[in-house]
Amino acid sequence: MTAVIDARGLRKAYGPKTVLKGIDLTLEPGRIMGLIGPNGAGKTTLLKGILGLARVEGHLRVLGLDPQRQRTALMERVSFIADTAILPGWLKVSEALDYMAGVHPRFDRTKAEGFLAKTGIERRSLVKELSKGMVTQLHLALIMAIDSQLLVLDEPTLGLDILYRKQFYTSLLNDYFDEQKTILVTTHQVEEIEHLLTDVVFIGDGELRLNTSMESLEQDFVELRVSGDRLAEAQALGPIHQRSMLGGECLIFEGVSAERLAPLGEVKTPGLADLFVAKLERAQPGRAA
Ligand SMILES: Nc1ncnc2c1ncn2[C@@H]1O[C@H](COP(=O)(O)OP(=O)(O)OP(=O)(O)O)[C@@H](O)[C@H]1O
Repeated sequence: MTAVIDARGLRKAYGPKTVLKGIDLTLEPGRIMGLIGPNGAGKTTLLKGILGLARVEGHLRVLGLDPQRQRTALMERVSFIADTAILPGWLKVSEALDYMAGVHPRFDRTKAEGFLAKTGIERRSLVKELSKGMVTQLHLALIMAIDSQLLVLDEPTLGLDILYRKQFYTSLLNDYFDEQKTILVTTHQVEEIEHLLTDVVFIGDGELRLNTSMESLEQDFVELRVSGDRLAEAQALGPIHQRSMLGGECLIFEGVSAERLAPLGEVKTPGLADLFVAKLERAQPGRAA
């Protein structure tokens, strides 16, 4: 099976500054990958490379195509929402639907109408009469109604209220996603997407710090809540991160089994936000995150 994204040794420099430092990434069909990193880590640059919007060095194939040389063919099979959604202010919502139906062979107008029905957006409104969040909602409705093999979302819910953010991700999973589709999403609201991801990648300073499936993550990482009397014993097993919490310490381990840790306290799989801090900060025992 051809990988949707096959990237090896991707590099990108802006002048003297290297912002992608040799990225290896494979994304198989039917997966939902979260790309998570701090500000300026290189997420958007990587997505731009994948979409053929920025020239990157290294081996890169997306749906078997070279994004720079075969961009037109690629764009027929990929949809994309940037973190800065732009729609012209003079356009009516109904005209935006007409336009998409006219230009995009894979656009399903009924589906888009269905997404819009869940918002307060009226067909006769002009884009300039919509709030910022409503413009994003419109943009998402238009893009989610395209039957693409790869959907790339860069901070898709920026500026949206919490109710709609939840609704958007539910809709993405229930009304959009199926095994023929693949999604690559970046966001800083890690907690909002972790339940829908099949794969997760952490990027920091242009390098991948974690690249794993959610199943492997559950095997490889364990969070232990431990009280003071067992702390030294737990620390001896080499946690990658430690933070204080009410009534004890919270330690994250990599490559130490839950069975081995369970006698020392309460064990569970760490949440992505805590794991992110653990992998991107240097382990500093005793310091609260
Ligand atoms: N056109 C450009 N010219 C010069 N430097 C750039 C350009 N675009 C991005 N950079 C630099 O590349 C680095 C990575 O930026 P990028 O936008 O990929 O980060 P990001 O992970 O998407 O960040 P954020 O979460 O803040 O959106 C940053 O240091 C940024 O200043």
